[in-house]
Amino acid sequence: VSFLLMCYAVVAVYPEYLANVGEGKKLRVDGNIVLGGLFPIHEKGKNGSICGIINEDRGIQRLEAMLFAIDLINNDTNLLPGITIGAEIRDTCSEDTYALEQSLEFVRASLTTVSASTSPECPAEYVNKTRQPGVVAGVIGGSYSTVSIQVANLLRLFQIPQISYASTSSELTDRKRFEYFARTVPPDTLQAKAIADIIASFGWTYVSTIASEGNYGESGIYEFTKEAGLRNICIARSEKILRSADSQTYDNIITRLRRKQNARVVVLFTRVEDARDLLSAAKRANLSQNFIWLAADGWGAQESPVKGSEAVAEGAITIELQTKKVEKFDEYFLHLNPRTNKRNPWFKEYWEQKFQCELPEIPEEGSCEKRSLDDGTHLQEKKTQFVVDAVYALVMALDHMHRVVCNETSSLCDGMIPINGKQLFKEFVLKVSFKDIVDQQVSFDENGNGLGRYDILNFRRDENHPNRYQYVKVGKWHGQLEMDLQAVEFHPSVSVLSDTKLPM
Ligand SMILES: N[C@@]1(C(=O)O)CC2(CC2)[C@H]2[C@H](C(=O)O)[C@H]21
Repeated sequence: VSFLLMCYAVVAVYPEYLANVGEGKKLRVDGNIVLGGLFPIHEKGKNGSICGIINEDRGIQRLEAMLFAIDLINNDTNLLPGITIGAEIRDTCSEDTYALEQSLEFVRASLTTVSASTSPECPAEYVNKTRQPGVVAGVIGGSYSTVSIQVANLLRLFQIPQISYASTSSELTDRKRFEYFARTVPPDTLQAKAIADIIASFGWTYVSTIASEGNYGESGIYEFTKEAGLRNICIARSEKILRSADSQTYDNIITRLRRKQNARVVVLFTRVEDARDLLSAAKRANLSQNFIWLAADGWGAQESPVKGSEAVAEGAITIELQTKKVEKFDEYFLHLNPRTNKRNPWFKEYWEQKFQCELPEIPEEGSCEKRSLDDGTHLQEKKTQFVVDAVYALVMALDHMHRVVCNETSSLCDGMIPINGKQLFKEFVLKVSFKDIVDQQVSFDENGNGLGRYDILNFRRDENHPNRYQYVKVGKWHGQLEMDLQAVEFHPSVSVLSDTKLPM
């Protein structure tokens, strides 16, 4: 029924609806095979607007990582020789509903337009399963699990493979619901185990939890709560931050957490915006004793959640998916500038926001143009490797399919025009196995999940620059926890002596 309702909604309103959907900018690089890309170029909007400020790291860096990977592939004569890879990249604005609208553009060519007067049933021919020219071969993205879930529901109707580089919700492991979805990152069932193991290793038995509303936050805390029960860790208070939260919401959460005096540890499975606003509320509360924040990758190793709230974030333990820095990407990215990087339609806005300056419409040697990304402040976004891996995984699958279906011809043969998405995903994508650009193993388990490796980070003062803070790696989790408990530095207000436990 839900399929028919959705189908009717698409068919009944489709011609008019799509007349203006996809009005947002898009990045288009032509090629014989085009890959779709979805990135949170902007944060969620506020005060009624859909899109907010530019997402400098998880948006722009990741988009450029996809373009960087495609450049490398198009210069690699061993991958799809004679065939160029193109891209159509769209902004999700960190919002699932907007992302779904944008993703309709990836399948527009496959939707036959019929008048709305036809019967409300939705015969198969409205959703043309055979791939039409102009339809993307697959989609790289999204970041947020809520986005990936919505988009996966659409793409499966057209048998279009999707590979996410950041969506970790355990919900996406469900093969029946997400049969064309894979990810180069592990599911949060493993991240929840890692967090529970950290708590147990300190002997903590009484903690509170906070989830952002949505699949990532709620599934993450659900998985953690199960793991906590197995380790006799009790949940003192469990909070959920609704999408409609305002500053009073966060203040109220801090107030309720403080009532649980003995639950000083707070586990977060939150969006980065919620982590940021929660820390701001903790700062407003002017707490005499800090909480010990224990945050999943939504906070991770990012600067944005802690900026301006470093003192209340000090001592936090955060989880990031284990990656290696892609040195070649930094060489590419740090040379980008608005004069030459014309293929990225959001780059001017990014540049102006990052450097707080204005680029003139007519290029001139002004101060704004003279700025450089290579100014010593650049930190590579932590999931850059996973973006590059996702692009390579899809292209390696296409290359293998081409060798099998087209018998090594140096162009696309009829057997791949159009590309059979079901065959591509089930016979090739799920079977890729290769060493990536930083010599790490890339493969998918039977549920389309990436390998589960995590870094454990501690947010603390920089011992060489007391007024600065930094994330320091204090451990890792790869099936089991490896961490030096003594290496963790908590906030000065947290009196944890080596042989005692926090009051539970
Ligand atoms: N792992 C995430 C998810 O949604 O699945 C958690 C997050 C919401 C904060 C986003 C992170 C990211 O973009 O690196 C994803």
